[in-house]
Amino acid sequence: MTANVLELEDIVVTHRRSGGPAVQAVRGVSLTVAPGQVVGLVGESGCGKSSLARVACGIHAPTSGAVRFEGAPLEPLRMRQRPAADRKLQMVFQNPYASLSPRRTIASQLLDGATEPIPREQRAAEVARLLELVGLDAAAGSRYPSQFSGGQRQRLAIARALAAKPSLVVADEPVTALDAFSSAQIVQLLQSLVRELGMGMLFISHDLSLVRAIADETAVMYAGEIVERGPSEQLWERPTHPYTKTLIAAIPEIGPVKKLPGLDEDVVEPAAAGVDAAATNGASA
Ligand SMILES: Nc1ncnc2c1ncn2[C@@H]1O[C@H](COP(=O)(O)OP(=O)(O)OP(=O)(O)O)[C@@H](O)[C@H]1O
Repeated sequence: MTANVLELEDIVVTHRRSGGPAVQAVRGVSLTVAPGQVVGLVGESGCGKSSLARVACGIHAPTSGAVRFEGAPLEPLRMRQRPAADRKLQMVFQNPYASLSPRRTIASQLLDGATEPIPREQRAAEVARLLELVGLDAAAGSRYPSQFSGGQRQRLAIARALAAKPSLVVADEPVTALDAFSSAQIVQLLQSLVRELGMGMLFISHDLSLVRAIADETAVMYAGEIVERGPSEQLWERPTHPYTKTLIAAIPEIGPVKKLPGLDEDVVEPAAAGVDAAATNGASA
């Protein structure tokens, strides 16, 4: 029995386009996620993150290499066809609509992913429990996905994933479609769920500052390879690979949060080299 909930060993993914050249999107990546651990995978668009995520979730088979979930080989199968044990691996995507049917109420679809049958008389309580876990009111159960904001829909998609009582969540750009405030809330929510429920998480994003905020360990991907991996703070403070240094240097500097006189809300002070401070303060007053 392994201590890791996910093990990716020497994964290669080659996409073959008909008529075009083959693209090697992932070139020999090895990665592990332990229970209760958030591993962040960061890299720019096109570096192979989603190709790796699809393999890690068992949506696609790798061209070569091994994927083990809870110590056993993960067979690439559609979620519905998977044995209950493999449904403990859940995914959260950029577009929450992908996992929510627009034609069904939230209550009628939230339990679709449950790995054990839930008696009819317990279903309402289970729906309420899941909604509460993601910070939504039980009344949300009678509404349809279109009646929620983007951030709330992502909460619902997370609640739906939690119905399976997952031991691993693969979150592929889960906040990319959201505004900065909703993104921060969802990241906080995912972090607290990991702590509370003890599941592992592979958190994939092009945004290193987001990954730093949530991940215990960060892996940096460049051109299909992991070029650096380590505890997030250490990687942030003392990056060793030139590409990691470039990623960090590209992040706009944000100054300390301070209170403006006469305003109740915290205001983030733009760094001297960044945004025009006068314009920003004027806009918030
Ligand atoms: N189905 C496919 N067929 C052919 N090439 C593909 C396919 N999917 C991805 N690719 C190519 O593989 C490379 C990696 O793509 P991938 O989507 O994995 O990267 P990414 O880091 O997730 O980028 P993004 O954040 O933009 O989605 C790219 O060159 C892409 O064009």
